[in-house]
Amino acid sequence: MRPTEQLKQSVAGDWQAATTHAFCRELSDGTLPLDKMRWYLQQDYQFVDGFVRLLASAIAHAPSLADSVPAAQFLAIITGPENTYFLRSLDALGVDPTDDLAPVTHEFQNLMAEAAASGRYENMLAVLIVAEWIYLDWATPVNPPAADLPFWFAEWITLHAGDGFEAVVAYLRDQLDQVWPGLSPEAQAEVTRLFTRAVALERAFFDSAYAA
Ligand SMILES: Cc1ncc(CN)c(N)n1
Repeated sequence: MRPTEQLKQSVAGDWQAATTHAFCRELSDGTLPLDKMRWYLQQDYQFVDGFVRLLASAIAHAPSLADSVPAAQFLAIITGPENTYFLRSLDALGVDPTDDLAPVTHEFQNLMAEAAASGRYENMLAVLIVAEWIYLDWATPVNPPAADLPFWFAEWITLHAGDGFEAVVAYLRDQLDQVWPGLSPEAQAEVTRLFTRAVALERAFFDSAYAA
């Protein structure tokens, strides 16, 4: 079995809870209360700050230019269309930008910073894979979104589903699957710890948004 599949199966409970979360279900059917979406966007835009730094670190640590190109192209999507999505959604929903981090956002920022500061490519990949694969898993069954969904719901789905995004997740998984056999047992344990923690935080992030 692929190492990344094994990692996913080792956290099946949290994975299932995150990808079938009421937050995601209500977002896709258009019934999610807007205050929950406002909380989510406000906090997630700050998550994206740490995510961009982590992705840039992974680009810097990729073993070759060829290994880095898909990540660099994905970085352009995050800082381009996804950033614009946030700015338009925050504006349309009347959300004030803030520096206030909810506890779960703070914990996620710390995890991403820890993975980046480790200087270890596999640790960076572990957190990046979780962040994108969980979103691919929840968004794919609800893509394409209903035609009458407001853009702040519909585009959050289309940004995380479809051929291009599937290729991003496949690439990230391939990168980790390739380096995994060459890792020491200690390094594999560290990847597993970061992967496990990231999945728990993805679940907690949806829990916090839904509780808002
Ligand atoms: C918390 C979280 N995790 C993942 C993603 C996927 N881009 C996100 N926007 N926010």
